[in-house]
Amino acid sequence: MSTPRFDSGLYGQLRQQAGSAWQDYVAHPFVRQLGAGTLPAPAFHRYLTQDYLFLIHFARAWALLVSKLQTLPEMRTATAALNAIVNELPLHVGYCASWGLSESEIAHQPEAAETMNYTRYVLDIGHTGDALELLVALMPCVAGYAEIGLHLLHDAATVLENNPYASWIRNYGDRDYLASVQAALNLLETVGQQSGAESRLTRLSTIFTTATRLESAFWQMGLNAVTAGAQ
Ligand SMILES: Cc1ncc(CN)c(N)n1
Repeated sequence: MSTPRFDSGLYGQLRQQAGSAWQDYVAHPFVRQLGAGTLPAPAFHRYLTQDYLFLIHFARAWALLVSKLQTLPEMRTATAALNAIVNELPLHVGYCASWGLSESEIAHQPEAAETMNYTRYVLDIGHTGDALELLVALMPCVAGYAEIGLHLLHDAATVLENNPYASWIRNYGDRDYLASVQAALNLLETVGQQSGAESRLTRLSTIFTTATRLESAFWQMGLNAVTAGAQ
């Protein structure tokens, strides 16, 4: 499988229009410290436990998208993306088990404002908008992590040996994950053409950039746990 292209088509346009918000997300200090293996453990802990809750809401959002699509091939692709989200969860459960946290404990933790803000924003777009708007709101999550995973895997500054976050990095640069991202990018092109994306770029760009900013806030939530713990 070839590596997904992040700079072409409708996705490439939205990514470019996100401007500095995109770089703030994919090159966030949390990401750089993760790659170097220097991220403080409480930051990763906070991020990963909240991400478990995040993924459950995002699986719901993909399910909502399935209900809005027109054709069986499109529904199959969105169902595969939903499954890819659910298949991320064992990574989280495995890390949490190594910290002595059970799945039930992470499932019942209070939800952070950053988790609520992001997931409910996307679900709200899904309930008020059409399939294209919802898919655009979902794309920074899906494709952004592939871009981050690939970058970390090939960046000279990344340390994989003895890096406690190596399995996280490998997970998002993995072939299966990248194949599901390519399928989601193709779905965006198809739905975009069907739904007149070119004449709706201003609104679509606002949605994409808002979701991108909410991604950055999610990383920042992890880093904030370190300063909160130090007080
Ligand atoms: C916050 C967030 N964004 C994206 C992903 C990758 N699906 C994730 N696990 N968490």
